[in-house]
Amino acid sequence: MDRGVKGAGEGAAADGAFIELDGVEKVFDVLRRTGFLRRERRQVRAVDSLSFTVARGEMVGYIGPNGAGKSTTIKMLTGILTPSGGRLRVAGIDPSRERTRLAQRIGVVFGQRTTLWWDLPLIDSYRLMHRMYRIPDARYRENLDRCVELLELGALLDVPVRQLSLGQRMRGDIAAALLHDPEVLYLDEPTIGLDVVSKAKVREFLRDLNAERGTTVLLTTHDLQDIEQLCSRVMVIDHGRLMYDGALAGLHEVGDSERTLVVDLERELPPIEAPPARVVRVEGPRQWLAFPASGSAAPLVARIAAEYPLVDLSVREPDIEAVIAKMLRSLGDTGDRKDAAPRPPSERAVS
Ligand SMILES: Nc1ncnc2c1ncn2[C@@H]1O[C@H](COP(=O)(O)OP(=O)(O)OP(=O)(O)O)[C@@H](O)[C@H]1O
Repeated sequence: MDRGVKGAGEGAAADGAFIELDGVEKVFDVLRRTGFLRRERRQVRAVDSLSFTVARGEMVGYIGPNGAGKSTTIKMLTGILTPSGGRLRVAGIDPSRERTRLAQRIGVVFGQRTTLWWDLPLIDSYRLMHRMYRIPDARYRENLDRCVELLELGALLDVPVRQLSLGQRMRGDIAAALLHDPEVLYLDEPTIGLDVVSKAKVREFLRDLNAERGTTVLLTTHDLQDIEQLCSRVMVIDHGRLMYDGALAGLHEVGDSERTLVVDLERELPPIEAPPARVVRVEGPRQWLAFPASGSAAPLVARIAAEYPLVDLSVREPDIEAVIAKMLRSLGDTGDRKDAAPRPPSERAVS
């Protein structure tokens, strides 16, 4: 485990580790145009001495600011990219050396891209995967039926993928990643752009999958509720290094982040007094109270309900970027990564 990693070790299990990274590095050589015919070669260290283990059956959130190295890690875990250094194993397999063998055991969902055939009806993509992965017929039918039922895909099977809504397409992609019974599922932004109902469906499905089949899940997301509802462990990466490894509550503590309780009272009243919560905004009978995100909202709600004429209330979570930025600041890092910006077209990878 990295030196200086806050919360290191919580939730990690070295015994029976299913995913293992030991001092993994990925350095990209990049050519940057500096004049009409001039090119300057520079190196981008996307992943830097990264070490962690994930036990079989764990569901782990993998988060960090833009350009932190999350996608590069996932690409190395699938064998798409070869590490520049260190040791990496998934199910005992070196992904970049045995990518085809590993493909039988992993599933990948990229929220921003589809692995489905755009012009074909959904069911035809599944039939092609049946052949590509050489899934035994009975197993294919069983997995397809299960996914169709739980992800509510029945009415969509004959619809060309290009005609599906984002939420429908995402559910279609998740099913596609699971037809061959992978032991580990990498999910990159699986709820991005989905409405509240679709998000809830996807999360419920993933929870059941993990509970019933023991599928190991590594989840990259910008939605804190994905982590909150699915992962008992979260890893934060920045500048390619592991900065935090532990429970979400611990992450809130390190970053000192706050949730907001929005309270509707029967009438306009002076600011509510309920320390440690503090009123940060008042608009007529509505008041906003900030309180530590690491604690439970229940005692605060009970107290306000007992002492004030309450009509309605809701709790708002801090957004994930704010939590990460606060945590990194508390570790003396601004989280402001200079090479995090999208690469300009004049730069091109040469390895
Ligand atoms: N093929 C490549 N060639 C050169 N540099 C790359 C390449 N892929 C990624 N990088 C650089 O490596 C760093 C990490 O990128 P990566 O895509 O892994 O970040 P990320 O955490 O997934 O970010 P985001 O949340 O924005 O998707 C960035 O500085 C990025 O510009």
